[in-house]
Amino acid sequence: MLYVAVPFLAVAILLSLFRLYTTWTYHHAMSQYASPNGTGKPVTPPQIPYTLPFLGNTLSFLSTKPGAYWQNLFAWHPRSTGVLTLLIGGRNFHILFAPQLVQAIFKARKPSRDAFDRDLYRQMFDMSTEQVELTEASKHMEHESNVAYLIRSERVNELTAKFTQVLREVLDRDIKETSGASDLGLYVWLRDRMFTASTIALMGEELLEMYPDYCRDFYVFDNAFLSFYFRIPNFLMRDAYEARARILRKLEAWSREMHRLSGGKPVDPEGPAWEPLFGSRLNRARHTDYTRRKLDWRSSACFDLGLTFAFASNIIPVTGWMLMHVLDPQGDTTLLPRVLEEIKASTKQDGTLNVPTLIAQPLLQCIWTEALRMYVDILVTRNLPEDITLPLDEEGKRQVLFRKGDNIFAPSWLGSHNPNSWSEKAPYHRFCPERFLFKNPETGKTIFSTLGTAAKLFPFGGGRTICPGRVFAKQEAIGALALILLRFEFEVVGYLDAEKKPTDAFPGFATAFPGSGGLVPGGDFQVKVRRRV
Ligand code: HEM
Repeated sequence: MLYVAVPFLAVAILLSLFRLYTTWTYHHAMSQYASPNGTGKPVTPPQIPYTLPFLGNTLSFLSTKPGAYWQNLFAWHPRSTGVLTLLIGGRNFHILFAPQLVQAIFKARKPSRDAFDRDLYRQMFDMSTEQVELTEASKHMEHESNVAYLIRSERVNELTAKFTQVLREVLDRDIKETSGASDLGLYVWLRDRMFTASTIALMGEELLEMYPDYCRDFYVFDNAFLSFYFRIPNFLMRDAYEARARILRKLEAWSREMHRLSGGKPVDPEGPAWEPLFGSRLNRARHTDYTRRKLDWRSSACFDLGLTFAFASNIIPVTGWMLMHVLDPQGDTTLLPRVLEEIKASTKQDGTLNVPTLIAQPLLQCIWTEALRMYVDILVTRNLPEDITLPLDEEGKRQVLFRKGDNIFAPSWLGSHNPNSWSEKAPYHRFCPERFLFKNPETGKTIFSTLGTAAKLFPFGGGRTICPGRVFAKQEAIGALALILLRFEFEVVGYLDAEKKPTDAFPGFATAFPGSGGLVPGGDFQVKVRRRV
């Protein structure tokens, strides 16, 4: 009996000693923060204690309840440190949350996302080392295409015009079968239609003809996106591995066929704004570059999946939340009429939307921004090519030193859900559709403003690699909301839980690892739909 117990006892004692050691180093690091003005020397971030070597804080960090890890951590660790370190998957990650630090890391020129991107190519897309190296050597081409075809305002407007045209057609096509339906799940209905319209606008109309189940497979992959990053093995998420394999196979077949039909290379991106085979200028530029970058068919498919991820993963859930809050029967019932008023004021005589007017409407902008605040959970990732010292407070009295090779995460959640950062009138855990609305004292007009929120509201990251799709994202989300509300009247029958069973509670979040991006609703609205007259 004793022989059996001894090894267990030895392991338990070793682990307890290890825990004592990491706890001691934590308190030692915390002593640097005791003096209000600092010691004059740069501080090191406190490493959160852990028991298991290598695994460190991994298991608790990978909680699938959004925000739960941070809530538990800050129940005992003071937020005032502004920075801390976690051991995740055998690597140390410094977590930045002091506003000064977050702003400083965005401004710093040298830190980059390259190391994270490398992991992304290897783990999430399973690309070969040779292809990853080719990708990295030619990354500037991607940046140039983004600048030319995603960031310039006339190009964004073209993309939005195509997206809204296709969405209008999609909605008009199924208006007959949707009208009168009383058992529609609002979010899933919206998701499938937005996916179709954005895939056609960005990637042409042949893809969904060749691969009608792309939406379904994509969301299985999307759901497990970070599990690939954290190397969760195949046997624990077979569906996601199978969906990824299927997506890459089908995208490869589609790409080969589009090249064949286009006579070997895509129509010049400087040509028409859109054409049926490859779609947008952006996609044609990307496909032209895949050849110049010597990427093979499979890697091209990985990049097409990456583009789908960019245009479908975050915006669609955020638009879903916007729509649910606007229609919420237990929310502010004046919201829908006020939203409709702004949409009607942005509609041209021929019934189409005046997008620049629409996206400048204060309440609509506010609802979009509040949905980003409440429902986007991203980890801005940076790796350090050299030692760097950054300020922890406004006066720079206290500084923090990071070492070459260190990994940094700036979680958007910690700013957007910080109980101390948002007013008592509009607490952080409530969706407040007027959070960013103010009265202009001179004109008396209501204006939308996010002034002063830069370091606590950064759903699109920041600095050199800030999301190049952010303007399109805003136009796409607000445009979709407007088109849907102009065409349909919804009567909310009730809320549904994750199992699609009726419930009294407004939908919460679906399970997701920290940093999963746009959080998907863990339930839905059951609605009756009628054509708006
Ligand atoms: C709600 C919608 C969206 C959110 C929350 C979002 C968020 C982000 C974030 C956090 C990053 C990394 C930023 C950083 O490292 O500082 C990023 C990068 C990127 N996003 Fe978005 N994004 C959205 C929509 C889009 C759309 C619609 C597109 C394009 C159609 C897009 C294209 C990209 C690209 C290409 C990058 C990589 C940029 C680079 O490597 O330099 N995103 N996005």
